[in-house]
Amino acid sequence: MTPAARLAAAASVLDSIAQGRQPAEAVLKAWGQQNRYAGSKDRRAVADRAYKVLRARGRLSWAMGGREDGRALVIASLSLIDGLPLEDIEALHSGEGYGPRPLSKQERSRLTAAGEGELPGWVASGLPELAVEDFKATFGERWGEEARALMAPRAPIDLRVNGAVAGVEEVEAELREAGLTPERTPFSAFGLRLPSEPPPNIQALEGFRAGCFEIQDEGSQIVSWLAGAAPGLTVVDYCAGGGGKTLALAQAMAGEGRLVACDVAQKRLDNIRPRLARAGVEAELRLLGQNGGGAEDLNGQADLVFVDAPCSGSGTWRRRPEDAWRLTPEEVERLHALQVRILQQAALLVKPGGRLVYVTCSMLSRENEASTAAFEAAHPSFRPVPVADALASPCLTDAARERLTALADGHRLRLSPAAAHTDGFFAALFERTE
Ligand SMILES: C[S@@+](CC[C@H](N)C(=O)[O-])C[C@H]1O[C@@H](n2cnc3c(N)ncnc32)[C@H](O)[C@@H]1O
Repeated sequence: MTPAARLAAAASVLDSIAQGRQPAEAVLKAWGQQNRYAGSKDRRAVADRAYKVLRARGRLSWAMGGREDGRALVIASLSLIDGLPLEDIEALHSGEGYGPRPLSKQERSRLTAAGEGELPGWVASGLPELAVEDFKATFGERWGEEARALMAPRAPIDLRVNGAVAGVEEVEAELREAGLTPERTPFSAFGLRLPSEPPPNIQALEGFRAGCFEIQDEGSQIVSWLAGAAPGLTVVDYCAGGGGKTLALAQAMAGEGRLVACDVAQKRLDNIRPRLARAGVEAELRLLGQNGGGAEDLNGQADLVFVDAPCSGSGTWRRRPEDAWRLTPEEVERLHALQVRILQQAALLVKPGGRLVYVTCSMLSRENEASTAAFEAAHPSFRPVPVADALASPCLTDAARERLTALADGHRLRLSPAAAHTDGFFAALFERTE
């Protein structure tokens, strides 16, 4: 493909991403399958362009007078990100072959004006507008730094070593043998970090197939370790989803105790089964109704109920920047109401003296502090547990104990790319007193 044809392809992929709900990665994969003439370098170039645009979408759209179509965004990216002069952009838009049609007069004048004048703060931050006030209120002067780190490219790939099957050193050696360059994560004692470039083919490694490790962001590992799962306890993973945290909770329990993984989606529960088998751990799988039905026999029984609530996923925008542009204020409100309802249902399962842990991978206060505050106001029998009192897990490093104490706000903890080099996570800890 010519460089121009790659640009036209990227524009059309961006339109497909904007029109659907599928992850950008899936749209790009489907594009590659439907366009067999595209070689690996072409696919790479199209993907690079699409991600470049998605990470800077607000700024690019702003420069093009609010246009959001793939063509306009790609044109703006050539100027504002690649720094190409107008003549070069015109040359790439000759309309010949499979390249994009020539620039219109309006597009030309937009490009000439692009980069002039001061950008509004939200545009410069890279965040979608709906998140900006929230970030300012949460992070104060640091909001811009938090925003840029959240939208920055090349998030590393973290692995959690399954201590029941392999040692961290052993996995580290296997990865090195495969030509990869793992580093220890600072806070999770079982974490290894790989650079995202070149993309490592983790699933092809023998150690992955043998259940020695899983892909799991260090932030996700930290909130799992913080929850306090331990051998012999009854632990309920109330929103188990794909089971990423179920497996970490199982690891903390070291095969002793009762672990129940619940979800309202049977398909998701089905996906957990092979992961449990690979990791060599057991858990009961429970399908719940939307109103919490199906777990009545567990009422007042659990030492720990872990609620990894459905959320906007805004803490993972550095990995899935397309999600940032799909979120609406209405969706955030819907999620907030759902989170409060789920917390209320899950709380019924906690036994007196047991713990309730609320987690999201969201950066938005409406899904974090506001959801837990609503729960707290209605449940005086749940006492907030300071994060500093919950750091004893042997799966956390001493560096974690120090850093998490500093980052905690009483019983609440926020992790973020800027503050902890993890995806964005929120956790709040409670203990049932009566
Ligand atoms: C953030 S995801 C969980 C991710 C998972 N814990 C992991 O680490 O891979 C939230 C999950 O909550 C589930 N869910 C949605 N509504 C629910 C409800 N009312 N009760 C329990 N789970 C619910 C969703 O099906 C989804 O799988």
